[in-house]
Amino acid sequence: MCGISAVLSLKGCPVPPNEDALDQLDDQLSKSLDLIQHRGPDARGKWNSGDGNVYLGHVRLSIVDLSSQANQPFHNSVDDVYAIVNGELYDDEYYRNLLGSEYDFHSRSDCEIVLALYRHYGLSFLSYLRGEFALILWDARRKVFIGARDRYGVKSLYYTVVNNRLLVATEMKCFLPFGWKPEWDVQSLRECGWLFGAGTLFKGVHSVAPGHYIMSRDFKPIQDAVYWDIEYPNKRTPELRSEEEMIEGVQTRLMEAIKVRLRADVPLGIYLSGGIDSSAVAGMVAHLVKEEGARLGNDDSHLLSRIKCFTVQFDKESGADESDIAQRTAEWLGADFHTVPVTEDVITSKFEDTVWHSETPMPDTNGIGRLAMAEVANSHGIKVILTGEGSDESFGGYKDLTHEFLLESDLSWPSSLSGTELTDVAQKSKATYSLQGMPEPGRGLPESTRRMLNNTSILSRLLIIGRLPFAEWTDSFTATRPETAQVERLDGRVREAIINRWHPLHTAEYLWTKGFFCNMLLRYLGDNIDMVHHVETRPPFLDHHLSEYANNIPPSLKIKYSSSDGSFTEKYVLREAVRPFVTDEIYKRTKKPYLGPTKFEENGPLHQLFCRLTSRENVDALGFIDWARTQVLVQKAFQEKDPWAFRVAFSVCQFVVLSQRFGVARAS
Ligand SMILES: Nc1ncnc2c1ncn2[C@@H]1O[C@H](COP(=O)(O)OP(=O)(O)OP(=O)(O)O)[C@@H](O)[C@H]1O
Ligand SMILES: NC(=O)CC[C@H](N)C(=O)O
Repeated sequence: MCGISAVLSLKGCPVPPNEDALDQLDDQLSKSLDLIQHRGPDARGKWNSGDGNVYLGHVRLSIVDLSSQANQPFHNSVDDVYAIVNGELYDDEYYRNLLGSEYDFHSRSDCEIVLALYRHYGLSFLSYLRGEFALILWDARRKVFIGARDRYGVKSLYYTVVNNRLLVATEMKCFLPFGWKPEWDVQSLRECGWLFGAGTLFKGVHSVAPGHYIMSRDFKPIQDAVYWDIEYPNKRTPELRSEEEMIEGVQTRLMEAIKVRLRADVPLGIYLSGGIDSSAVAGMVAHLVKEEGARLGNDDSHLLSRIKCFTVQFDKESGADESDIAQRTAEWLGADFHTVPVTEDVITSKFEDTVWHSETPMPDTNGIGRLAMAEVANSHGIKVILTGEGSDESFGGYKDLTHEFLLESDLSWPSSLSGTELTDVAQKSKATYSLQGMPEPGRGLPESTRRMLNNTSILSRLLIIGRLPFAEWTDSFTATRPETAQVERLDGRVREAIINRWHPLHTAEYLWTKGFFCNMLLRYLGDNIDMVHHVETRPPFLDHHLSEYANNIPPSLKIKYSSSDGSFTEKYVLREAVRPFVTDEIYKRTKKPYLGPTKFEENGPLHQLFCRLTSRENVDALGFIDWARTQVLVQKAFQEKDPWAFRVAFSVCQFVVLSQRFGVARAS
C-alpha cells in the first residue's frame, strides 16, 4: 500500500499568501510524508493549489504498473480533478474498457479509475470501487474535497483540524509536523470510543469510519456520510435456497475474490496459519495456478513451488504455535514454506516499533509476530501477500458467537433449533470468552442498554479490552457505561435493525466487525504493520461481493449444531465450500484464534522491558493510569503467569511507548 497526507485550509483562516508560509506548508507536508516513507519507498508525489488552500502528498509502493506514469497524485486536466489513492482497486480493467472513450487514462494503474469513475458517476463513484483503499479527491473547479475509506477499513484514514486546517492522512503521526499537539482523550479511553467508534486515543482526531466518506464543499467544515454498510436479512424471512446452493455460491465468490487479488506486477505470497481461512486461500491459489493457469503476481511459471507461504512460529511450549499444521498444509499443496521464529527476544526487540507503527495498543504479542513476518516476506522479495482475515466476521467463526446464536431460534431455516430445545442447548453450551482469565463481561449493564443490544453480549466482551488500571480521577468520565455510549453512537437505523430485524448472531457479527475488527485487528495485525516492511496485504474474505453473500446465509448454517453429539461447527458453509482445497486435518479443525504467548520468565528480557516502561515516571507521565495498580499487574503477569494481568500490563506499556514517541501531554 501507499501512504497519503493532505491538507485543506478551512475558511476563516486563509493562509497568508506569502512565499514563506507556502514554503512552510510544503515543508510540513514533506516531513509528514517522511514519517510514512516506509509505506511508499518507490516514489513520492506532491501537489498544491498554489494559494495555500490544498496540499496533497503521496508515497508509493508500486504494485500495478510500475512505471512513473502511475505515480500519484493523478490529475484529470479536463475537469481539473486530483486524486491520491492508497490501496488496490479490482475490476479496474473492466472500467478502463467501459470508460476509455470518455476519460483519457495516463497509466495502467488500478487507482486511476477513481478519476474516470468520478467523472462518470459523480459522488456515486464510491459504490463502484471494489477493493481495499483510502483516498482523497479534490475537485478544484467545484471546490469539493472528499476523503473516503474502504468498506471494512482495511486501509486507515484519520483526520483532525489544526490551526483551521483539515489534515487527513493514513497514519495519525503524519499530523505531527503540522503542529498537532497530541492529548489523550480520556473520555474516549474510558468509554472505549477508540475501540469501537470513529474516535481515537487522541482528542480531536477521528478515523473516517469504514464505508464512510468525509466531504467539504467550498472550504466549509467537513460532513461525514455513509456510502455502504453491512446488511443482514430479516430474521423472519424463510430462506429459499438449498444448503448446496449456498455452499456453491460461497465457493464461486471466494475463488473469484482470490483470483482478482492475484493480479500484481510484483511477487506475491501468502500468510499461512494452521486455520481454515488462510489454508483455504492457499488451496484456492494453488488451484488457480495449477488448473486455471493463473499468474501469481508477476510470476507466470504456474509452478506450485513458487507459492511462498510464511508462518509465525511461536515457542512450541507456549500452546500458541500453529507452524507444524501450516507446514503440513504447505507440503500437501507443494508450496514453498517459510517459518518466522518469534522468540521472547524478537518480541522484546520489536515491541515498541509495533505499537508506534500500528498506533493501536492491543494486548497481545501477535502483532509483533506479524511485524516479524513482514520483514521476512520482504527479504524474499515479496510485495503482495494474501491473508485470511475477515472470514470469521461474516461466516460465524468466533467461539463467542455461539452464545449469540443460541439467544433466538433461527426462523429463516426450517430445521434449526426451536423453543425449549434451544433453551436446553443454550444452558448446556459453555460459550465462554476465548481469552483465558478475562473478567466477566456485561455485569450491571442498564436494562435499556441490554434491550438496545437485544441481549447480545459481544460488545461487553470486546470492551473488556479497554479496561485499564485507570487513575481514580478518571472515574468522573464513567457516568455512562461504555456499552451504552457505543450503542448510542450507532446509526438509529442500525439500532432499529438490531431490535426488530436481525438475528442476534448477525447483530454480534455487526458489532464485532465495526469495532474490534476494524479498529484493532486490522490495525495491529494488518496494513500499518505489514507496510513497515513494504508488504501490501490483501484479504479476499473482505471482498464485498463475497461478504454480502455470506451475510445472507442463515445463522443455523453459519454455526451448525449437531444434536447427535451436542457439538457446534463454526463457519459450516465456508468449511464445506473450501473442503476440496484443504487437507482433512484443516477441514476438521476447530478455530483457534491467532494469539501470541502470554507467559514469560521473571527477569527475562520482556519482564525487564515491562519494568523499564512502567517506571513510576513513565506511568505518571500518562496521567490517566494508576502506577501502583500497574505494578501489581506486572508482578502477577510474570510471577504468577496470570494471562489477563499480562495483557493489561502489556497495554499499559504500549501506552507508555505511544506517549513517548508521539510526545503526548500528560492527561489531567
Ligand atoms: N501463525 C500465523 N502465521 C502466519 N499467518 C498467520 C498466523 N496466524 C494468522 N495468520 C494470518 O492472519 C489471518 C487471520 O487469522 P485467523 O486466525 O483469523 O484465520 P486463520 O488462522 O486462517 O483461520 P481460523 O479462523 O480458522 O483460525 C490468517 O488467515 C493468516 O493469513
Ligand atoms: N501501494 C499501493 O497502495 C498501491 C497503489 C497502486 N495500486 C499502485 O500500484 O501503485
